[in-house]
Amino acid sequence: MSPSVPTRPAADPAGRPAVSLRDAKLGYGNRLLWDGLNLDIAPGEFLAVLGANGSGKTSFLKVLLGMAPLSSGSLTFDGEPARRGHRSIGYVPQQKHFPPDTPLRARDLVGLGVDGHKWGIRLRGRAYRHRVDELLAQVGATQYARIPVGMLSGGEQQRLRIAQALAPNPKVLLCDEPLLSLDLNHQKAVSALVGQQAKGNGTAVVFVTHEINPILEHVDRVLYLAGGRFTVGTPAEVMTTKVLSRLYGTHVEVLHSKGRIVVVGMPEAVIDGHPEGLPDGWPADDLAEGA
Ligand SMILES: Nc1ncnc2c1ncn2[C@@H]1O[C@H](COP(=O)(O)OP(=O)(O)OP(=O)(O)O)[C@@H](O)[C@H]1O
Repeated sequence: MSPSVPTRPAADPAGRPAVSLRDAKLGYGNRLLWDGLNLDIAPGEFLAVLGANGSGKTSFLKVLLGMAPLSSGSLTFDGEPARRGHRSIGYVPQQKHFPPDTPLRARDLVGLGVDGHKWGIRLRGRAYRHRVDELLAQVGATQYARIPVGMLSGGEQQRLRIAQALAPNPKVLLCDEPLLSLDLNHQKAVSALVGQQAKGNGTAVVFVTHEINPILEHVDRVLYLAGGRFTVGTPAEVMTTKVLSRLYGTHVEVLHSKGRIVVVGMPEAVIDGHPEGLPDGWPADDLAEGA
């Protein structure tokens, strides 16, 4: 629950963690995002990563993806040192639209998750087609399976990315705000699907989100980032006025109403995220002034 106390997995405490961070620190220049993070994520555990804009949620995923090195400390997957391009890691990136002329149909995109790691000519038999159909059905995309992806709405494209990430049945699934641009029904469906992937298939899920409510029933633990600090625990432990006020260093109110959680009164300095001053190496003058 605090930076100095090692946190333990909520599920399968006897087994080897899917992801393990030890004394991990991440900072950019004079900007500290987190330090002293000891975190084991168990197979089948669903971890939500919450925090204001700029608190370091995406950076946390980038570290897990091997795209950003830790400033110090260590990271292992299934006991092995982290490396980029791990096939056992699935990733749903923050949403970007496909260009309208992208030469892929919806089912081709999902199919890349099934056999995209293979080189050369692919022999796509019945098993391949069956798996693609199954994934399309799971995210409610069967109806638009043959439409080019660039002609689909943001939410429709997002559902395909989720199907693609689930295709190899990853040991670890990293999701960067996957519910953005989904309507309420699809938020629920996709959350349930990811929850089922965790509980049914033993996938460790790391789910970055601004909004805990759509996933609340599936979440085992929360990693809450704020102003260079963090706290970890179950939603009931973390999402309280006392804990978040201590984390933010000022009074914030956590309201619970009809099964929903609302955090009110986060300080602007944390929402904005940036400390006074420029990062190392940047000139103090406005670059545009001399132009
Ligand atoms: N490569 C980098 N070099 C320097 N600073 C960076 C780099 N990447 C991220 N940052 C800084 O780290 C902070 C955290 O960024 P990050 O994208 O992780 O935040 P976030 O919590 O995901 O925010 P949001 O909710 O807005 O998506 C940002 O303020 C950003 O300026």
